[in-house]
Amino acid sequence: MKVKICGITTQQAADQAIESGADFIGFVFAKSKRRIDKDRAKAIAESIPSNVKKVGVFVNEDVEVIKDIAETVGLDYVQLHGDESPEFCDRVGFPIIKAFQVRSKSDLEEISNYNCNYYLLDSPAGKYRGGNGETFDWKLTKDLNLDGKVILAGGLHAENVQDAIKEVQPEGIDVSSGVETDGAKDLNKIDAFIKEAKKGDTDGNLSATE
Ligand SMILES: O=C(O)c1ccccc1NCC(=O)[C@H](O)[C@H](O)COP(=O)(O)O
Repeated sequence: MKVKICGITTQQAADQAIESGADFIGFVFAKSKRRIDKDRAKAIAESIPSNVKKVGVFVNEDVEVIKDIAETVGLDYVQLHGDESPEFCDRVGFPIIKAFQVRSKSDLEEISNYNCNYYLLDSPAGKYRGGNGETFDWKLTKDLNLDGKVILAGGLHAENVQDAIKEVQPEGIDVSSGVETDGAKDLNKIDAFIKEAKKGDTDGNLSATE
């Protein structure tokens, strides 16, 4: 099971995620309490080994801004969390993780219009367009056939992640709030979450694919 730890803003949290076996580390460049600037992200990114993929999260951002940040930080993936069209995704020029907010089956209909590397299924927006710590109805993903490209997100934590994996059978899982205490990344929770998510893996040490 691939694991993405999102909303990293400190070197300590990045180091813990790497040590515990994260496959993706996410930096939020959108409006968020976890927003990081590109220079700080670049400094952290320089310490991330190449088998751990660096993801930048954006919401309805200008394509030139995305490209500039992606090049400066050395991002491996651009995660689009807003209302970006399939054509917009094609113009970014970096591997894409497109996020979809799942309220009902009909929210999943547009997915087939997108050609991206991963499809991140998340909860409907709260205060921000992501990172709100809420789950959605995992049963809605039944019959979704996305060729092993689903990343499940939204309200996951060490206590519910195995149930989520059993229900959705995603390629990867993503967490932010569930590895925080009082709004800051909690190193023990990062470690516990990754261990729990990878429990039972036979390929838990394989790195993320392009
Ligand atoms: O994390 C944020 O603050 C955020 C803000 C705006 C857009 C996207 C954001 N996060 C994207 C992620 O990949 C989160 O990890 C994902 O939404 C799950 O978050 P959580 O429910 O807190 O685990």
